[in-house]
Amino acid sequence: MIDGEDIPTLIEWAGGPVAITRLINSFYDRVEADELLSPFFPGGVSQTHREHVSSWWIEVLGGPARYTERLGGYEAMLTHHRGLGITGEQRLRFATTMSQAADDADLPADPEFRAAMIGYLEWGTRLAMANSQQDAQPIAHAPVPRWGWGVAPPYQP
Ligand code: HEM
Repeated sequence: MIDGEDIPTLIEWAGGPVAITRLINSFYDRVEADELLSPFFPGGVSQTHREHVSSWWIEVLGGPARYTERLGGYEAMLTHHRGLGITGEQRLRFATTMSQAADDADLPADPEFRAAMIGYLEWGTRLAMANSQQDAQPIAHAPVPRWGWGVAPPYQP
């Protein structure tokens, strides 16, 4: 729960870390078969990559800060995106593929949860795209974001 309030965190609502791991695996299974995204991962998406990105998402959605504490935090994530030259078309495919993967992985389909998740996805993919350009001058240091429900937490009469 979020401190002092009767509102679950996004990770609690999603079904915990195991649900996010399922989401990320479903996502990268699709990425491996995608003509716009698979070239980023020659030879397939490794187990290590899947685990690292799962840790990132678990932290962002309100779970343990494993990516910050053990995997290099924001700075490591930034390094991995530098120079990738992500195009607008690839960004959009990444975002829509993640939305499809949320269905594959049976994540909660209520409008509030999906809006919060897609909000983070839209923010994160736009930053990743900007930071991946050759002339990018990204913010060098920042915390791993902690995302919330935004304007529409679950409706609890
Ligand atoms: C919400 C958006 C995104 C998040 C949360 C995210 C997260 C991450 C993280 C945490 C890593 C580092 C993994 C590690 O520590 O080993 C990573 C690497 C990577 N990301 Fe993203 N990413 C996002 C968007 C994108 C997009 C839009 C693309 C391409 C279309 C992309 C392509 C990659 C690639 C190719 C790597 C691996 C680079 C390498 O190993 O050298 N990411 N991502």
